[in-house]
Amino acid sequence: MSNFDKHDLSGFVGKHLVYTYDNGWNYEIYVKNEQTLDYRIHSGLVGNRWVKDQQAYIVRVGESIYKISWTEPTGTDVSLIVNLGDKLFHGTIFFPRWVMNNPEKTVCFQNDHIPLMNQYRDAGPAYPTEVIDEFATITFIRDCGANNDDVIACAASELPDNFPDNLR
Ligand SMILES: C=Cc1ccc(O)c(OC)c1
Repeated sequence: MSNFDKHDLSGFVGKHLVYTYDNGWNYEIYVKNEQTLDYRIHSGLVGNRWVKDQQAYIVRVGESIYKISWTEPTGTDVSLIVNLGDKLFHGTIFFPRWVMNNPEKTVCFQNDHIPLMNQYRDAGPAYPTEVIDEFATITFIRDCGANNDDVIACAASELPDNFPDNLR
């Protein structure tokens, strides 16, 4: 059927990417291992939010095309297509209504506030969900190896001076 091994994620694990959605939102992701990602949000509805060790389903759907899907403690659902060969990216985000109403509640280092995020999720309102369906352009990509905790280690507002200005 296909000419690649769909179980081989070695061309994806360790990748660190910065990308900008067509709506202007700037995001950064690190594929930590075959089921884990770290990310930080530079700008957009929830700019300065950052997350480590989010568990996700990561699959290979083409020679250099990967799909990442997960559900967050906030109840936000995300599914991303990362097409490394064409430097093309597409994200679908399903925001619960309470996040659209009060996005600032989610702007934090989420790992320090998991029970609170679950409380917000359970309080809702969840519906109607807001679907954000956007292409993005990958502006930076490098390899950092697996399980590197130094890649995403602070909020976008606290980046070190040596972080490239064009990626902020
Ligand atoms: C809601 C989280 C979220 C949404 C879109 C993204 O591209 C993302 O990448 C790490 C995370």
